[in-house]
Amino acid sequence: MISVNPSTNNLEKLDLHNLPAEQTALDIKNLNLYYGEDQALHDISMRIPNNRVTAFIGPSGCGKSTLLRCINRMNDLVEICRIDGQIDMHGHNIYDKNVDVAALRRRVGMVFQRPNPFPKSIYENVVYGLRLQGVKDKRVLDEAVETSLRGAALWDEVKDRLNASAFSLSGGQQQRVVIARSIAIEPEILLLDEPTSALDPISTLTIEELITELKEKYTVVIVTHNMQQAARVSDQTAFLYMGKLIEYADTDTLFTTPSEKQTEDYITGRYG
Ligand SMILES: Nc1ncnc2c1ncn2[C@@H]1O[C@H](COP(=O)(O)OP(=O)(O)OP(=O)(O)O)[C@@H](O)[C@H]1O
Repeated sequence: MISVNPSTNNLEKLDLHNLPAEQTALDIKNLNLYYGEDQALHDISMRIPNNRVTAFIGPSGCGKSTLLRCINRMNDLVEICRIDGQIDMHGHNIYDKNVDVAALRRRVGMVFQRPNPFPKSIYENVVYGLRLQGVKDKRVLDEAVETSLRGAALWDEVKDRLNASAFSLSGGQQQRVVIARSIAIEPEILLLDEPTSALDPISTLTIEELITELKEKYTVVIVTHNMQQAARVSDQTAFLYMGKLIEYADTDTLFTTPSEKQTEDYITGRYG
């Protein structure tokens, strides 16, 4: 039996299929994606609410990471990738020709499976994006370091060694440095692609608690192959299978009374 995140029980249940515009962070409309001749996503439509955690689950190769990478246009970097359909972020299609992709990626931060701090100090990792934006004022940078490290639940562990290399930290701490680096530039959306799969159980728990806190300020979308994790951290869950969105519901409903047979088979371990 999968137990569901108790923090979601206090949240108002949303009607995901009729989510009003003011509660919608992302409106994915009839999205199809092809890698060369192979279609990896089929006609995906869903609305992702503001300030909640949305999980994408499904068996390996079902398209979870591909869908996540559409949200900050990371798939633009894949030459053979072609997309039709659209994703509206607060009413504007991120695939419009005139969208500044670098600006989009500042609004949509991403954290990957393996912690990838830069070979720099903890401090310099966190201020990296701000320095790129031209921020030089030491007071502003110092403040951003403290706020971001606090936001990533790491401040108390590293405040006395901000000049140490980020590589001197444990894997779980490195992942939180990466999260601090992402939130330092104040994105609206955070994409997490299996953020704990390279971590030990204690670090995983710390990151999971952090994810629950992050939604107060950010819209969080997480890919996980771990159903228990989706149940623990997310407010709504999308189940994908072979590139199709099979079911999208609040996490409680999806894991206790799924409406699709394929979802039920997956969550009861019959395949995947
Ligand atoms: N860069 C790429 N070029 C070609 N095909 C790709 C590329 N990335 C993914 N694919 C294909 O797209 C499909 C979906 O892959 P994706 O990585 O999105 O799945 P996933 O559900 O995230 O899998 P996993 O849980 O194993 O990470 C797979 O068939 C995969 O082989």
